[in-house]
Amino acid sequence: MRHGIHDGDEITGRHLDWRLYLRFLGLLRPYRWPALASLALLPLVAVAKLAQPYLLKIAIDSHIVPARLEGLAGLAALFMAALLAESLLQFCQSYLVQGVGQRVMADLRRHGFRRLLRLPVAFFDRHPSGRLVTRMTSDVENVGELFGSGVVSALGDVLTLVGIVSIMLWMDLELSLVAFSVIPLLALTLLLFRRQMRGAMRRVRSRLAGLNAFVAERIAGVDEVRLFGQEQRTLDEFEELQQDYFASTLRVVNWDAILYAVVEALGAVAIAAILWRAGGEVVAGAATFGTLVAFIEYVQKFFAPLRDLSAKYSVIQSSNASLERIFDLQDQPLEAAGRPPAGGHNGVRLEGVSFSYDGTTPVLRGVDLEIPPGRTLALVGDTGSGKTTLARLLLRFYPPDAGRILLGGEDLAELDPAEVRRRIGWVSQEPFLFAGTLRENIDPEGRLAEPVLHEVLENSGAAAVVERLGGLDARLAERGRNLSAGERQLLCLARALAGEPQLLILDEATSRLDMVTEQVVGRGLAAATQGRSVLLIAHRLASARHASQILVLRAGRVRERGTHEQLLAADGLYARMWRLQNLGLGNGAKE
Ligand SMILES: Nc1ncnc2c1ncn2[C@@H]1O[C@H](COP(=O)(O)OP(=O)(O)OP(=O)(O)O)[C@@H](O)[C@H]1O
Repeated sequence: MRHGIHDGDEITGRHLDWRLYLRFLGLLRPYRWPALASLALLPLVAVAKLAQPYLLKIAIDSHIVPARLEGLAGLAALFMAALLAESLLQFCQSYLVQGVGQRVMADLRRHGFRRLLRLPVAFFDRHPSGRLVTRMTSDVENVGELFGSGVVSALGDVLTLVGIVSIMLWMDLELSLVAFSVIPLLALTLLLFRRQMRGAMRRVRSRLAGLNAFVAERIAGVDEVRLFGQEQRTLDEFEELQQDYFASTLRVVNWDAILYAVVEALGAVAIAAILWRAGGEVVAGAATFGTLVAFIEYVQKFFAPLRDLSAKYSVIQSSNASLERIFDLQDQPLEAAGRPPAGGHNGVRLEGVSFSYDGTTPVLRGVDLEIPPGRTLALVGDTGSGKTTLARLLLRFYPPDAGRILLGGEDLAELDPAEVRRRIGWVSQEPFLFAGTLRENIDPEGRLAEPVLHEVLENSGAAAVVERLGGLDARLAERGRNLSAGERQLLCLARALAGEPQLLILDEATSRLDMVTEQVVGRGLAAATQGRSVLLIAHRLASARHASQILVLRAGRVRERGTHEQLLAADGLYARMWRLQNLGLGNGAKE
């Protein structure tokens, strides 16, 4: 079995945890009336079903055997009425129960998705998206089935079984004991089956989630898959996961088939025992012919729900695993809330901020910085030195382990994260756009008037892209795939400016643009960022040189700070980086 993102979602709860089902009952509360009505119909269905063999017995014993035909037509009509009533009641019962099941599913999806959107970003570092999609889709479906085809119909089956046993005992005690002599064997089979199914259903759920996670990841990176013969390796890995899933499903199917066959065989043994015993009694006059026929009917009706119970048991088992997963999602702590910011705008400050993703490896160490309104702070440093992490902390995606971040003079930790993000514009290293129109992407809340929107497009240099695509109502493909990386970057820049942020974070925001476009954007940005704090993360030092202050980060620590000129004069890390970058350009390091 592979490890990594495709594994590790096995939830090791108890087998059939009743607390889960009690919690599940809570989900039914809004639909208690149709749910109760469907339950109330169960005994009626059972009565209609169980009346039929008894009517048969009366017809045989009171009319057919003594050759008394009057009243037989009435009995036949009664038999038909019982049959029709069974079908009709069954229909109403299924209709109600499936309706409730579907509504519970819709609720679970709605709550699950709402929850997902409010979980801390760190949660998504640990949970691959494919697995989460499985929780939102097939796990939810399983739980919906739990009510629809699981618990309620299992209750109906139990009711039918109790009814059959009672009628048979009442009709003929001795014959009943003969028929039920197979019950110990049956109990043993069910016990064995239950044990084998333990874990098997859970494995199926987990393997499916792993498979989905793998497929989702490889589809997202399909271009990379095609490189260097990755297709074959991907197919091999897929095959391995698929085999695992296939094997675990097959095990469930096998045990289901075995149980079905054993229950059928035991049913046949019970009927044979009745024929042998009751046949003798009928000949000796101790039992009637009608009793024999009714018994055979009842025994058949007894074993059919038992067989079905096995299928329902699988549904219940499977939903147990799904319930664990869904409730696990619902129990995840939400992102810490906070109060709305007071609205002051005196820039951003970091005081002694340290952070680590895993609690052991420090990524930022005691970072202090300040970006007053109207100023640009450029953050430069090696790959992996913690620049993007610092931006993520500012966006309140993660809380710092030590130190404080102040936005407009207020501690970020105390502020409402949604409000904080509304005040920050962010253009990430990997520009991401949603499928939909350009307008929906740039101004999702539809707040901006058309002239303002056009000014934003001009300032961000995205106006030409929008025009070329056919205006703001042009549609983008998933993730904006129908655009170049630079075009995506320009649109993300426009989106960030459209939010009229206090703080603008540009993480390599112009790295994918050609020189001319970068210059146009630079001029536009200079106008658009007036009065705002700007954090500019840059690898190309040329784009950082005009910043009010430049910070050089190395291994999470601020190693140098100052203006371009000051840092060059200090002849330290920055000056070395500057010389290296300019060497290739041939314009010397003397600037
Ligand atoms: N979600 C994450 N979980 C765990 N570690 C992470 C995560 N994101 C980044 N890191 C680690 O944190 C360190 C800093 O990453 P960060 O993205 O902040 O670097 P960076 O300075 O922005 O690099 P680059 O110049 O390549 O963009 C890296 O060592 C990286 O491996």
